[in-house]
Amino acid sequence: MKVIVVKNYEEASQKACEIMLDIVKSNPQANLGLATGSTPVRMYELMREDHKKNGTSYKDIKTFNLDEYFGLDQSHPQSYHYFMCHNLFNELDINMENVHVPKGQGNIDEECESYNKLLQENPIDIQLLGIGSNGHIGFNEPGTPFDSVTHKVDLKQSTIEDNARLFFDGKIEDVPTQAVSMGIANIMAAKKVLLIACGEGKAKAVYGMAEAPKTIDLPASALQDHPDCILIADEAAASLLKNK
Ligand SMILES: N[C@@H]1[C@@H](O)[C@H](O)[C@@H](COP(=O)(O)O)O[C@@H]1O
Repeated sequence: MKVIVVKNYEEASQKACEIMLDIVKSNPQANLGLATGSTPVRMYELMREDHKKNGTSYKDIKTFNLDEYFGLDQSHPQSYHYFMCHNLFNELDINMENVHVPKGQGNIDEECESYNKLLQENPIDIQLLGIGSNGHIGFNEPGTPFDSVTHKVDLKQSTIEDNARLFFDGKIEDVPTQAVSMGIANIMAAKKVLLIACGEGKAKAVYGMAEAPKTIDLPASALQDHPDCILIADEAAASLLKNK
């Protein structure tokens, strides 16, 4: 795992944006694995600014999101589909037919199966990740087997609380208790993985991911076995690391 420690959120977002743009420019037909949460918001803004200023094109890019809340329609303002349109897609020249976010409604078993098939047919060139304070990636909570593929998830109370604080206007009762998520094996299959972690709330998870023994109790530690994984952490998130 390559660890890049930067000063703050802004620097982390700029570095991550650089890496994403390198992929998009070197392969205009790249498959991007994308993430939600508060962490990538500034990086997405920088990608939108670059598109506007420099015309970097996404017309042949395909995107595959990690996860979606179960029970929210795509048009719900807290759905991850809505988040992606609002934070990125609406201002790019991307073809919306090339945009894939798992569906959180309908027959979930069928949806999981077809999403796995889609991922098999479209190998991901770079998978962007944030990290939960409990070490989750996507919505793969502690205890998720490393060989898991797209599946339905029961969210941990701590994840519901984290997401209520940042989204859903603080209303914990509005946060869905289940989600659909790519599995850890799907994430590990990406050619390159880029994880951004910022803030002291992530320091324990970052230490567990990068330096503690690998365990399913800290899902991101699976990435220790990935051949091309980059961790960008700000000083606060990297504060417990021994090897910086
Ligand atoms: N499913 C998402 C994850 O993909 C994200 O990485 C995590 C951290 O979110 P944040 O970046 O807001 O700390 O939150 C959610 O649980």
